[in-house]
Amino acid sequence: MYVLIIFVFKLMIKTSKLQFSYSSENSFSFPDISLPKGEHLLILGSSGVGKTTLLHLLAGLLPASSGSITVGNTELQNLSRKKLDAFRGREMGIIFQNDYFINALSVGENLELRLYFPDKKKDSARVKELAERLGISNLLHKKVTALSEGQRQRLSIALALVNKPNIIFADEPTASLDDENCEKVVTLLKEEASNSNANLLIITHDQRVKTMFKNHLYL
Ligand SMILES: Nc1ncnc2c1ncn2[C@@H]1O[C@H](COP(=O)(O)OP(=O)(O)OP(=O)(O)O)[C@@H](O)[C@H]1O
Repeated sequence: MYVLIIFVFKLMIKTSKLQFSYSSENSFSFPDISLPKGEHLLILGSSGVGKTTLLHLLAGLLPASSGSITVGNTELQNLSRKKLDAFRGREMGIIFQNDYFINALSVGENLELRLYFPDKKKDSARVKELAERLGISNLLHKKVTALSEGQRQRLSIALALVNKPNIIFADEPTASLDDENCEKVVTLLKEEASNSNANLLIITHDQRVKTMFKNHLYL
C-alpha cells in the first residue's frame, strides 16, 4: 500500500503585477509577493520608493490601479467597500506611522473599544497582558493626549495586536523607540505573530530591526 503525502504550503498573501498611481507622474509597479501562512517579511527601500503605499494596498486601504492581491482565499479587489472594511477588521492589525486615537478616552478604554469591534469581545485580561508586555500597564488610566511619542507608538502596537489578527502590518514600528523598547517591541511582534501563526509584514529603515528577520523585500 502506498501512502501519498502531499505537503501544501498555504499561501496567505499573494500579489500579482501590482500597480498604483497617485498621478501620472507618480506611479508604482511592485514586485510580486508570495508569503506562506505564518511567515514574516521585512519591506525595505529608500524614502519615497512606495513602501507605505504597498502596505496600504495590501491592507485594502488603497485600491490597486491594476494587478491582484489575494489574502487566503479572498481576492481583495472582488470585495465591496463594506466587506473589505469588515475583512480588514477581522483579519488584519495595522500599526500606522501616525495612529489616531480617541482623545476623549483613556489608554485602556481605547484598547477595550478596539477589542469590542468588530466582534463585540470583552477581554480585560488580554488588554492587561498586552499592556504589561509593552510596558504601558501603568498608563491604562491616562488620557492618550498625555502620552509621549514612544508611549503613543507602543499604544498603536497594542491596538493592532489586541484582536489577535491573522496578518500584522507595521509601518516603522520602532522609529520612536530606544534600544531597549525597540528589541522588546520586535520580540513581542514576532511572538504575537508566532502564537497565532499570523503573517508579520514590517516596513523599516531601522538598522536594529534588519538583523532580526531573514525575509527581506527591497523596493
Ligand atoms: N496621498 C498621496 N498623494 C500623492 N502622492 C503621495 C501620497 N502619498 C504618498 N505620495 C507620494 O508617493 C511616493 C511614495 O510614498 P510612500 O509614503 O509610499 O513612500 P515610502 O517609501 O513609504 O517613504 P518613507 O520611507 O519616506 O516613509 C512619495 O513620493 C510620496 O510623496
